[in-house]
Amino acid sequence: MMVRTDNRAANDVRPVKVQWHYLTKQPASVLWQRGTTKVLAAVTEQATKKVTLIGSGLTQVQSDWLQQTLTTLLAPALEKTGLLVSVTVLEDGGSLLAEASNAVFGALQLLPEQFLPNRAAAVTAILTGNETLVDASDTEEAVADSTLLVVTDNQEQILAMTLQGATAVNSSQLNELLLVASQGGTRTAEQIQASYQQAVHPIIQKEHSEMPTIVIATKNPGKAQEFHAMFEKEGIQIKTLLDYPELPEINETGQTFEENARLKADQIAAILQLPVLADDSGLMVDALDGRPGIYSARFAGDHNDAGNNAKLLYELTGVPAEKRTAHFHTTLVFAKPDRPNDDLVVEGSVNGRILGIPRGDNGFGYDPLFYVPELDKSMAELSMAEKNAISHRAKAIENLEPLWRDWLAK
Ligand SMILES: O=c1[nH]c(=O)c2ncn([C@@H]3O[C@H](COP(=O)(O)OP(=O)(O)OP(=O)(O)O)[C@@H](O)[C@H]3O)c2[nH]1
Ligand SMILES: [Mg+2]
Repeated sequence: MMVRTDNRAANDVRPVKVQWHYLTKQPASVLWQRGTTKVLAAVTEQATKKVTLIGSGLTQVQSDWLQQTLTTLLAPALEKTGLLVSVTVLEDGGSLLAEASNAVFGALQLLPEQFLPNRAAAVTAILTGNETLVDASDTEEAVADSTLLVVTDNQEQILAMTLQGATAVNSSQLNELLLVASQGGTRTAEQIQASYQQAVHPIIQKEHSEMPTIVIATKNPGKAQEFHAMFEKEGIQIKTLLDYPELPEINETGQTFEENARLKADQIAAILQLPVLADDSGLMVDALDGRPGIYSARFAGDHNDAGNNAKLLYELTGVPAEKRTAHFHTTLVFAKPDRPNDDLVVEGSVNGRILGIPRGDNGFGYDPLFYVPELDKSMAELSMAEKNAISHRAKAIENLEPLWRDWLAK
């Protein structure tokens, strides 16, 4: 039995590496790598109702077959619009046509419309001597008697194929090639989906705990605890910046809650390449014309809760109870790395009054001074569950709840 160049079993495919949205200014692009074959594919929609394939790079992809396959596979979608597909071969390490096809399928998956009817994936199987090997490397390809290229879906159904070679193939050899290739194609489709979910839609990725995960761009442990409690009852696990200590500080240079929340969400989403939710919040006191507002965290000193509370009390000296009205505000911004101009923004607020002396030990920030008339308690006298039922953050999450799943799936 022939030893494969990388010691794989005859029916093993090599891992793939996909860099989704590799080009920043193209709507859909991937850098696809399997073995040493590297192909860059970019796809855009065009007005004419056909597929136009532009090949370039070190080795030209023999593109007639691919052109025809794409046109057939995409026929229903092409009723609406055409596609301009550019394929650049950066390095040919074997199975070039299969990998060029995979690069294109990957890029198509990034377009908002569902162009591909099935989860298409391409793979080669070669016949060499009396052996059938899937996903041939260039050295294996060089000794192939026949090469079968198939495009399958994730159900091992064959969507397209082409057979090439100098030697005749009998029907049992062809069956063997088809079987091995269709299994390899399905495996490749799974590899593509795994990479896609991890990189593009990690929120639906199941972690070890089997729970979907959301990253919240906050370093505030008080907020982090509240988000944990509120999302965990929905079966969603929370990570915060406290889980990523290596990330840079994001400067809150915005003039509004929304601007600051966008800064946090967009920048962290771009770095982590994950969907990220950010919270920018603060206390707005009517007698102080809405101050401290966006400066709540740095009213007296940066994140000095005791100092901030002391300054608040000082500034409200002599202001009678009925004029000490205030509200907490939260703006939440949800950002996706692949759609930087499509942030989801929601808000929430809760009304109250600033007390003359602090009450309670729970919560954080200004909670001991924020009196909630309906409950006749300060925020810091509420349990976490009670605060999470009425707070500005809870209201904002309530407003987010009916929107985010559809937005994320877009
Ligand atoms: O008593 C409070 N109960 C709350 O429920 C609450 N929510 C916000 N605040 C205040 O407003 C600042 C936010 O500023 P902020 O949105 O920039 O957050 P932050 O800097 O603390 O963390 P981060 O999320 O930016 O990492 C916080 O520090 C607090 O002073 C609260 N005070
Ligand atoms: Mg902050």
